[in-house]
Amino acid sequence: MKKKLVQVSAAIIRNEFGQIYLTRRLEGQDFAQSLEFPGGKGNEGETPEQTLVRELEEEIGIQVLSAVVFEHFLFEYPSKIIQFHFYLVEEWIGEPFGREGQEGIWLAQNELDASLFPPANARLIQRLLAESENC
Ligand SMILES: Nc1nc2c([nH]c(=O)n2[C@H]2C[C@H](O)[C@@H](COP(=O)(O)OP(=O)(O)OP(=O)(O)O)O2)c(=O)[nH]1
Ligand SMILES: [Mg+2]
Repeated sequence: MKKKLVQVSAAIIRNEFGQIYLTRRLEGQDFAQSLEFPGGKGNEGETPEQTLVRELEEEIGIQVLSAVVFEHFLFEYPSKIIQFHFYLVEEWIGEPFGREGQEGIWLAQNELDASLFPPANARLIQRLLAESENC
């Protein structure tokens, strides 16, 4: 059977101290307990950027003021293919918190650890680690 193609937008939310805001996926979700960049699936008719803005409001209660494309890529999971749209968000209104009861943490960019994230994130985290060495 042909795998479903799912659109997902997610954010690298970075503050002035070079820390990134991450959430922990909830029990009952796929990749439960993994860390993730906040975000989620697109709805019919949304652009990836509209999805990002909606998901960040729903999941962590912030209003995005600017989002810059960081990377788009496809990743194949056993049951689906995800088209990821990752954005760098450095301007927003509000203090992020897990609105759906999920844990939220600020982590220094150079302390990211790919083993704590779903497999799709590995290359992206490598890039963030490499770029943190230049800071
Ligand atoms: N948000 C997010 N999802 C990720 C990351 N890495 C990764 O493999 N994923 C996967 C997990 C899910 O299969 C999919 C994202 O869907 P989601 O569960 O966040 O979707 P959603 O917020 O719309 O939630 P739901 O309504 O389906 O419960 O992408 C990541 O860094 N952030
Ligand atoms: Mg989500």
